[in-house]
Amino acid sequence: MQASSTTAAMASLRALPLPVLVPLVVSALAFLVTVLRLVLRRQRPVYLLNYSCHLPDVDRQVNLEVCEYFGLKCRRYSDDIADFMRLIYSKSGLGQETFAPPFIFSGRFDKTLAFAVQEAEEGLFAVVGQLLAKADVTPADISVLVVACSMFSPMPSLASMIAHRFKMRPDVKAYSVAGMGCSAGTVGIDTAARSLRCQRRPGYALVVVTENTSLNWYFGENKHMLVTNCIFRVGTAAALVTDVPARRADAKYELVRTLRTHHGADDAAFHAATQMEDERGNLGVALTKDLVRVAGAALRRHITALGPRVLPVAEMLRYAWRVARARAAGNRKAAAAEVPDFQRAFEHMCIHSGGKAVIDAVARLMGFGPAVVEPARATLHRFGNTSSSLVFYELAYFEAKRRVRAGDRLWMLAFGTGFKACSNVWRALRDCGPDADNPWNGCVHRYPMPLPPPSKTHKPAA
Ligand SMILES: CC(C)(COP(=O)(O)OP(=O)(O)OC[C@H]1O[C@@H](n2cnc3c(N)ncnc32)[C@H](O)[C@@H]1OP(=O)(O)O)[C@@H](O)C(=O)NCCC(=O)NCCSC(=O)CC(=O)O
Repeated sequence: MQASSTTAAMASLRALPLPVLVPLVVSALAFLVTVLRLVLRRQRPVYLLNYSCHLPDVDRQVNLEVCEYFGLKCRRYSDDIADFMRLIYSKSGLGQETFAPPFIFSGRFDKTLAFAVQEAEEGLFAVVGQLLAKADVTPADISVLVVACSMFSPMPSLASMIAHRFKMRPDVKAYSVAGMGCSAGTVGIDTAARSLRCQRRPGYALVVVTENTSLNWYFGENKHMLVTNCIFRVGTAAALVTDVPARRADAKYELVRTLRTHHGADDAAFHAATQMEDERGNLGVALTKDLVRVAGAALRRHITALGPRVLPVAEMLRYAWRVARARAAGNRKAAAAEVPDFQRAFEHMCIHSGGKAVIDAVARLMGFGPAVVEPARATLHRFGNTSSSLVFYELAYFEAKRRVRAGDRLWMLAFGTGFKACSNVWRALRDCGPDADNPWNGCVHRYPMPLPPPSKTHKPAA
């Protein structure tokens, strides 16, 4: 019966005139090839199984008094310089409970490799141990290891230190990334997801991000380099991402997309934050006053690429209408200043909290109110600028406040020296409250804090 109907169909096809038959067959083949390509190209979803943030011991806490004591005892700073650092500290938006590296408390006032290694080991080993235990993953499960630290790149690498400590398997693909600045956490997630997708079998990738200020602690008089001493603090985070389909049920978030934009072709962007020696040979990291403007320009170009991929069509249309209206009124400046409302794309935003003026600039440019930047300000206050791990401390803030609901969309946005902007977009797979190791446990009730006064140095453009 079936054979006869197939024969009949073939016969009626053959009966078709050639000008009809050829396009029909070509269209059918094209359709089949397209479907096949889509099926073959379909990427396995990547999940954030879980993550941990380091909470150093309370004896590593630093407040203005500890800073003043250190500054006095080390006898390397003049009174004027001490006053400048006091001023920056008071305006920075940092609280009195951030964490400093071990050498600050050693009484030796020398930055040595041994102290830098101690600082790295304390953070890295603590978070990786915590995370593996709570995610029920063994070191033998991990096929990709990405470790990022901007200012410290020892040999053997930080990735090797982790592989050695946790006895990782010999075929683990390990990457140690340095010099990438504060965007290395979001870059690390992007790298891990791409590496997993290149593997034939689903697996686990461990991303560990930290900063290490020990060897870059600055003992000179260059103000740009002194600002770094005042705002950078100790912090480390580890995240487990996986494309194992069976772990979807345990995972907290699904990675929806990543986007990286590099603005290093521009001179000002490239020089905005640099590791350097001053004229007396003192090593440190200089943060120019231009950095905040550079971050704003980078953000504008970044969201131009991100917007069409994440915003609902209605918001894109509303944005196009506002721009067209401003242009029609002859107001090109207003048209250029228009930005789509990203609150229509995301329920939660982990915005890079690299400094009070950086948060202010992002809020201004994006039209975000105090509630949107509250987690960024709280993270800066409680932990300081911990560099690449900041966005995970912010994620932990949302969970500590029990704000994450299944289906919520979350945006991690980070800037990094170079100059780069990087986004990770996540979707919550379940309601997420605080884990037992959430770094905000015990202090989250004190936030949000009253708003700090706006920056005078970085005034909004007239
Ligand atoms: C430093 C601040 C806390 C200061 O606060 P305010 O701006 O409110 O204070 P203010 O305007 O009164 O300025 C106080 C004094 O500091 C000076 N001042 C401000 N910024 C300076 C800088 N970058 N270098 C040298 N001096 C600076 C001002 O001239 C002024 O000095 P005087 O009184 O003598 O005129 C803020 O400007 C800020 O958050 N800046 C951004 C910090 C930053 O660059 N973060 C990104 C880190 S890098 C990063 O996150 C990415 C990465 O690493 O990859």
